[in-house]
Amino acid sequence: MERHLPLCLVTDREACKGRELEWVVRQAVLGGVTMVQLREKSLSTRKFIELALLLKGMLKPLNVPLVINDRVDVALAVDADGVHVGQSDMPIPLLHQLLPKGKIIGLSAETEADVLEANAFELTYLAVSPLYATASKTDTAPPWGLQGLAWVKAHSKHPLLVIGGVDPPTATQCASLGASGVAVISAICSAQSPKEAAESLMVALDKGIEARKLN
Ligand SMILES: Cc1ncc(COP(=O)(O)OP(=O)(O)O)c(N)n1
Ligand SMILES: Cc1ncsc1CCOP(=O)(O)O
Ligand SMILES: [Mg+2]
Repeated sequence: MERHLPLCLVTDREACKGRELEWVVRQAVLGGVTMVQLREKSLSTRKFIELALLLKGMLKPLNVPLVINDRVDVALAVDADGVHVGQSDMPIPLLHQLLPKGKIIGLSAETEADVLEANAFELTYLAVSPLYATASKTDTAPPWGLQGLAWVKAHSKHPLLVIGGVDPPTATQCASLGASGVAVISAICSAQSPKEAAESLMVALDKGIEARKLN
């Protein structure tokens, strides 16, 4: 279950500060990103598919899985490695019907009820969303905070991926509370060096894992 964690880059072309998304993704992977989620909210279906194929062509040889946000049809069209859905997207039981076996399935949990309901599903990971309020996505539920994350850890059977305002110190705290990994937009897409930013996040996660072992 943990094979595609712990550091997920969620793409956002606007956050890339004028640099090509393809360059940012490549740098991030060189820095240690272990999974990429293509998140596009305004591209046409055709352009979305073209971009997904471009990223797949880059990521496949590097053994880094590509997950598509929201769009099961796009994921199927490009034979992506999986899909991430939220509480208003395709229901998980339908996703299982539509996707071939073995694909990554990620689900966002925004409330305690979402977390408990998700225990009935087979998921690759449950996203704790958002940990903190973030300018990268403003239509979120109230943030979980670290106490909320601890609650989710105690009540969920799934590996947890934490998203929303995550930077290296926060990544350490998340890992030390038992999260399996973190997902970020701005900490990598908007960094001067996406490669160094990814490296710092990986070091921070390792620190958190060590801290957890000592507890
Ligand atoms: C890893 C990860 N976690 C949470 C989300 C948010 O998903 P969702 O609630 O469906 O919101 P949108 O991203 O679709 O706006 C995510 N994409 N990735
Ligand atoms: C897609 C998404 N889902 C919940 S918060 C978020 C945005 C995370 O962006 P950042 O890492 O810049 O806070
Ligand atoms: Mg969604």
